[in-house]
Amino acid sequence: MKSDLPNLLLSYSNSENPEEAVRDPVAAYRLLRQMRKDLIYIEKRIQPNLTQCEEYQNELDSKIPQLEDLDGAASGLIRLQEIYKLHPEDITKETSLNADEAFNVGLVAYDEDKFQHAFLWFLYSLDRLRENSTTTEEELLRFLSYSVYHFGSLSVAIYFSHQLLNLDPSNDEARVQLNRLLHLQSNPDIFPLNTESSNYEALCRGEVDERTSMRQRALSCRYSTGGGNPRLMYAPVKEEVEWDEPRIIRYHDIISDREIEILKNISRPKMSDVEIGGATVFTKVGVSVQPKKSPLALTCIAERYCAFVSVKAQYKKGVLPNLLLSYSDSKNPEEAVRDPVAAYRFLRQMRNDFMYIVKRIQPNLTQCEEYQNELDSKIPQLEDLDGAASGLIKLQEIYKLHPEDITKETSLNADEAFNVGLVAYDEDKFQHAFLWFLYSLDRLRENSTTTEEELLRFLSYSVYHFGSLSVAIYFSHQLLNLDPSNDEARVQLNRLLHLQSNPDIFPLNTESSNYEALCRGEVDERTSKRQRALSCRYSTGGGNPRLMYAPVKEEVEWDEPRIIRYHDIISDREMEILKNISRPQLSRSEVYRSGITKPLKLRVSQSVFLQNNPVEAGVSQRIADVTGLSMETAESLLVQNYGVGGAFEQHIDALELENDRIATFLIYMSDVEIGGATVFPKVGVSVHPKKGSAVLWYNLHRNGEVNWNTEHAGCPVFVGNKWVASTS
Ligand SMILES: O=C(O)CCC(=O)C(=O)O
Ligand SMILES: [Fe+2]
Repeated sequence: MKSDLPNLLLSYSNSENPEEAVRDPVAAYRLLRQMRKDLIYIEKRIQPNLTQCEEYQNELDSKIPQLEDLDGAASGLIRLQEIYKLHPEDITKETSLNADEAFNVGLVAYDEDKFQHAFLWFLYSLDRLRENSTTTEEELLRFLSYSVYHFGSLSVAIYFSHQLLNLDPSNDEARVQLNRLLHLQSNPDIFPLNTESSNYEALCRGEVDERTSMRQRALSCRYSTGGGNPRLMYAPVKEEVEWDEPRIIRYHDIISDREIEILKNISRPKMSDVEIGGATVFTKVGVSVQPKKSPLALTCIAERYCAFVSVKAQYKKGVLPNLLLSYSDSKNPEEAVRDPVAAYRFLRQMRNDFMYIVKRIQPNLTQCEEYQNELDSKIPQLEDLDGAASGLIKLQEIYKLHPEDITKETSLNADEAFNVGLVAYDEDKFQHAFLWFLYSLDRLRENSTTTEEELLRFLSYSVYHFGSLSVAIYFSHQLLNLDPSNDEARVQLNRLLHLQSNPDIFPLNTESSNYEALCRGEVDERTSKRQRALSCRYSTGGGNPRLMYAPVKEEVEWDEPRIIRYHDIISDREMEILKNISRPQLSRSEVYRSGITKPLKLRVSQSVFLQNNPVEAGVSQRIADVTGLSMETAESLLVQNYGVGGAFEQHIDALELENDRIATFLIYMSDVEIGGATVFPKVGVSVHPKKGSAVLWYNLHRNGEVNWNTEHAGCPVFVGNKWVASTS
């Protein structure tokens, strides 16, 4: 993520639920802002020549969230603050804003004559002013002075005017303003302060409620059968009188959770109503009924914002379907691509969206060429897509999964499945290819680009390759039935029929390595008998003073080679810091092979060597204390991240060089939902990641020879994300 288009990609996610993505109002605002910035960025980059690209630019323009949308979101924020009496600090608890964002919110409040709120946002912005802020201290001081003047605090306005003049004594406008304020001060003019708030707002805050205990007592609560309605006789409804005049009755549990979900799902695409704060308010009598479910369901934060949501709903149906919908405020790209199918779809979608934009705004290749090249370099490449498909297939092989199993969380459509099949076919994985083609056939729809002919052809080819001639013939027949004029199909069918009369047996590759079986959890030599001999104890590292008062829990995972697990060796905080430091520096991991290191297919992960970092130093010290090994010859800490499908195939850590890696200390910095075990195929042991724990083994025998039994592998991550830190 070092490119200069960092946020566009990061802010993408596969969230299908727009409500989730804009759950909190600050996040919604940020999201809009970010979206606008990103789209404008793209537009600027690819549209050099206005005359050439004008019509395309107009088209894109119509899709970029307008400034009004942004201001609408800001306005929604301010409205929430008013109603719920929130300071900027309160409302930004979940998502904080930077100085520029806060300044903009302040300006919107200022424009709406909400000077107290404007003032608070300007202050908030001032606190967050940084080197790289576009907002200047001068601007802020000026607006602070103006806004506080408007709500009548002259002395504070004078204070900020003074500050502004101190900052820039040559600022004539500031001088004039200061003199005006000083003049006003000597002629006391009282500005009314608008502190009253409506009954409606107070009710929303829950400040007033006329239901005194006395009156409440008169109200009743009972089980009702709807006056003997047979459908309610066996399931009476709990009925509560919330108010007597007008009569407001609350029915409890009137609708099941399942029904609620269904209704929401049906309604979501058609929603137009605004819901603020989620409370239904009866202003006249002074009663507020708080909904029992999600008292603060901030579905829409402003009418403008709601308008935007409905615009998004239109996009869903229309021209730019997924680009906007797939945006979300997810800060954690790992979360977004948790499951392998989602990861694949995500990449595919991203590519499609980009391609769409590129096609639409780049009419004249000669004019826009260089810009197009620039954009091209940012679009996920076909190789990336195929890589993701290849990862899917690898997972299927190792975990023995059918397409149906692997698409339980996220299903693929016919075209997507066909592409995965083609990748499998290219890799000579014909059984998997066959299964994907079948899956695709099942999902063929009117609007699929993949055709039934193509699928039948590939079904026949792939099944032929793994030796099932009769099935290949069956599909060839089908193809010919569909299109009797297809000569290629006729030739193929004849070839197959000929082969059938000369039985040729094709070997079926069904064997899998011990490594794969271990990853699946099929074998583990740790029988209960052998396990009993293994031990668990608290260790002080042989009397190390640093461990005397905080001994380490040590568990022997295997005896020969000795594999020891240490529990709670690193704190959550330390792990977070290590991950955060590493994240921006990660790059594709490499493998050492005869003198050089290079990226190889056998190791699919990202990593970085951390050095000269206080957390890393502390962790290294702890490793030394626990193992009793000197860290002087050790390598710096290698932080490694495996995404879905990421793995490290069998290898030994020893390099067979001088000063070889005596031991490996492997710290697990995450739990992995499914997959991701460290397995030792020679001895049949698998060790599961447990966040905060570490394992230690010796790569060398005492005599310095390599212990080949320490050969090990990191199994592919199936669901989740795996972080480890290791040192050898
Ligand atoms: O990730 C794992 O489980 C194993 C890592 C490993 O073998 C290594 O980094 O050398
Ligand atoms: Fe290793």
